[in-house]
Amino acid sequence: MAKKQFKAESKRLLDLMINSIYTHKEIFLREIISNASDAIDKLYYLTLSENTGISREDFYIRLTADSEARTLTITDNGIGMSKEELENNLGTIAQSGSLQFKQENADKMENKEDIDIIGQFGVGFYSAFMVASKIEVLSKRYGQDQAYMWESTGADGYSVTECDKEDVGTQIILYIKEDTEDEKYGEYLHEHRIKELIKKYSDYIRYPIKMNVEKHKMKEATEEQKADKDYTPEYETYREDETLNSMVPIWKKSKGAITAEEYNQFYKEKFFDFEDPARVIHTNVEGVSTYNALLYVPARTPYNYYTKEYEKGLQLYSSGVLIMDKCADLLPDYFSFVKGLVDSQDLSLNISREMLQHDRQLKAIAVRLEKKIKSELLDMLNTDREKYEKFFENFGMQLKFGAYNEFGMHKDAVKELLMFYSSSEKKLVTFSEYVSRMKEDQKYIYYACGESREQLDKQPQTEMLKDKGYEILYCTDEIDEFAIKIISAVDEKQFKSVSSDDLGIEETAEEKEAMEKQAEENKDLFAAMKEALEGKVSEVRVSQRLKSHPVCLTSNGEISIEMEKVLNSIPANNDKVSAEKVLEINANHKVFEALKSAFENDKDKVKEYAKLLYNQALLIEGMPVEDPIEFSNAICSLM
Ligand SMILES: Nc1ncnc2c1ncn2[C@@H]1O[C@H](COP(=O)(O)OP(=O)(O)OP(=O)(O)O)[C@@H](O)[C@H]1O
Repeated sequence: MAKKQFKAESKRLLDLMINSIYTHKEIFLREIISNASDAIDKLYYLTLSENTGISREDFYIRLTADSEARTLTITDNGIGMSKEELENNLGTIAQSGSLQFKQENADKMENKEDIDIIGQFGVGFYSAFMVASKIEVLSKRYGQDQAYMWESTGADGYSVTECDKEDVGTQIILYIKEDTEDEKYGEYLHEHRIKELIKKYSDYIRYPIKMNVEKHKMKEATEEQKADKDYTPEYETYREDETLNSMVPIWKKSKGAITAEEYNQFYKEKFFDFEDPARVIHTNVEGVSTYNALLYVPARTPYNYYTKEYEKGLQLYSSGVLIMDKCADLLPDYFSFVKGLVDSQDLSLNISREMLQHDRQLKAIAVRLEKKIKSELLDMLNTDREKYEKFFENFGMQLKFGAYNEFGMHKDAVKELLMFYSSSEKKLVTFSEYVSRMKEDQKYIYYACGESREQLDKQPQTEMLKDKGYEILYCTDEIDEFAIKIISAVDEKQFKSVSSDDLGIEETAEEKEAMEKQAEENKDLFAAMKEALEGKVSEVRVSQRLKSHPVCLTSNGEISIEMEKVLNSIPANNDKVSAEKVLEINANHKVFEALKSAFENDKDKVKEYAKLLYNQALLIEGMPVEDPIEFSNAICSLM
């Protein structure tokens, strides 16, 4: 059976092409400029093999806006189009002369770094109909004498006629649509808007994009005016050619050819920071996925960093043309502070160039970038401690959230990067540093949670551990304990809160016996105290961890006192949680003697003492006492 070809309703198709593919009308300029760059690349390619008498410096793209005639003209001195090419390329939807060129010359174009053909789908040109009611394309093909004009108002079709054009190349005249209520098409005739679009999308097109723009300068003063002290300088307007694009993508240069100053300058201009970055990461990767990436770690926290407004992501370029301004998929959340860009020719763009077709390549790039960022941060940690600590002050919280989020899925990726303040070193330390210093008999990595380092320094629960020479990590951010709990162990050493029931301290047989004896002897006293506290604590017991302080609160079970504070402070959380609190008494303290004698002589006193001690312990924990008036009266009556 003979196969039949699909037919296409070309008018409908063109309409779809123009009105359904793109989300932003402004990209039409990116498409027309990219075509001009491709056309120049093609002629440049020819000059490499035959003597055309043209050198690379001769090439340019020129923009001219005429507000009165409402035309925007884009001229290039590239290869141009013959009559047949105008018909084939601009008369056939999805016919890409550029793709064909690339395929035909694929072998010879390898290693030609200064040629980078952008077009591939054969549709970009028609995007100009989003903003133009009529388009004229005047073109003279290199090596031909006759020029032709292609003309169309869109869906109605097109015509190709002979025309006069002196120079080789193409001139595209867009007749910009009249403004409507919703769309101010006239903006595409304004110099500043055109400049903005070139900077945004086409800044790295490697040929100059020129425009004759209006400028102002101070008029030179006459001798007479100079002598006049009331003279105010006058300004005059003049016009001058300006190259609107930067042309050279700094990230495509070899690393050795870029100075630190250039890297920093680029960062500040591109990512609107006034401080130099803390770290520059420039990487050119070839292989399964080929890409260049230029990444920066800011030296300070952006003002909106820890808010919902902050948007993570890297700029994504394909052949130097901007595809996405903030590609979020390129960065994991815990590295969301990284700014920068990725440029790759290997991306499968979708037809609008606003998105990617497959995220497989993107994922592969993201995985490699993550590894790279981590190794650079570790390098900073190992070679420039001071800088790393500053970095950690800025973004450490994000890394800690990274360890905790998604049920700890990424904890292994970030745990080496985390730092906590150490009770003994009096500075930020890493987990591995802690582990390397652990005492021989030390079972756990100890941590203490509280409001501030100063408060934790004095925390009663830490006394015994410090006495034994154990180091304690201070957790002062709300996220800290959650992150530590989810990491659970480092080098097989588990974490232990200084307030948890079993501290894992080896006791001698005598110590053990003495503790058990005391517990047994004072069983009734503790039961009476527990009763007096009416369910506020699950247990009253002799403390193993106190030395000079009379009491402290600790907890049994998964929820610590610090976690109770954090969870209950979340505004939307209606299910209040409660830690299983334990009141610990220092059996070697005078207060304990007082308790014992009260228990023998005056049972009501025990009730009062129990409440007093419980409230004291609450205050030490940084928690409010439940009834401040009762508490203060109790102290007064005691005095
Ligand atoms: N300024 C120009 N000079 C020479 N040829 C051009 C010019 N503009 C367009 N063309 C030709 O017209 C073809 C179609 O252009 P169009 O922008 O529709 O698609 P493309 O650039 O090939 O692909 P894409 O849709 O990916 O941009 C191009 O491939 C090229 O051959």
